[in-house]
Amino acid sequence: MHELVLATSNKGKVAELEGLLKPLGWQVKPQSQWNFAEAEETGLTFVENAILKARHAAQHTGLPALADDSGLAVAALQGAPGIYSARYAGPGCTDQDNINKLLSALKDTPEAERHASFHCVLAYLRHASDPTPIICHGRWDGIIAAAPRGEQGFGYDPIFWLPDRHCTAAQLSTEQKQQLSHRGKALRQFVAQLQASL
Ligand SMILES: O=c1nc[nH]c2c1ncn2[C@H]1C[C@H](O)[C@@H](COP(=O)(O)OP(=O)(O)OP(=O)(O)O)O1
Ligand SMILES: [Mg+2]
Repeated sequence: MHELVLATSNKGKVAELEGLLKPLGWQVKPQSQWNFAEAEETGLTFVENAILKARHAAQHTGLPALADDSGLAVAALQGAPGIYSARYAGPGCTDQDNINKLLSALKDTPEAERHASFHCVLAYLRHASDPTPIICHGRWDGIIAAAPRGEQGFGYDPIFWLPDRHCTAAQLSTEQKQQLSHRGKALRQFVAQLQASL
């Protein structure tokens, strides 16, 4: 059976990552079970930050580690907030603060120019000095809504409008989001690659 640490402090991510990995019989442990400080996200790409977070957790736990660095790229803002999505509204900000800041940045942007994409990069290190990590990238396209809708999910989900579903990501069930999302796509690639490498 695989044992791994989920190198994230985000409860929404933990729920989504566990939802796919636990049914495979894998023993997944959130890093909150240990008492170490979060990794500093000093990279300039999702890939770099995902590796930094996974390496940090592998160092502190001695276990294989899976990290997720993710965010929202808004075309009208030249890809912002991107890797800065979690800290968009400043240090210690909430999801609601980030949503408010993004909606005000786009207040004069018409619907036709509100395209955005979620990105999720997963990095898996078998140990802290693993020279060949597994890296997977999933993408999900949508539109930034004019106002929040829905209660499910986390982060920017209430303003991520899915034109072909006529709802936001926060109005999807957990299973529907897993099927469509950047994280679901990256996770399915990861499971396939890890199983192929065993
Ligand atoms: O499915 C998603 N639905 C809505 N929002 C999302 C999603 N996926 C990422 N996001 C947003 C949340 C956060 O603003 C940023 C991730 O930032 P990111 O640094 O990777 O995660 P984090 O700081 O929350 O936890 P941690 O670094 O411990 O994994 O993108
Ligand atoms: Mg973070």
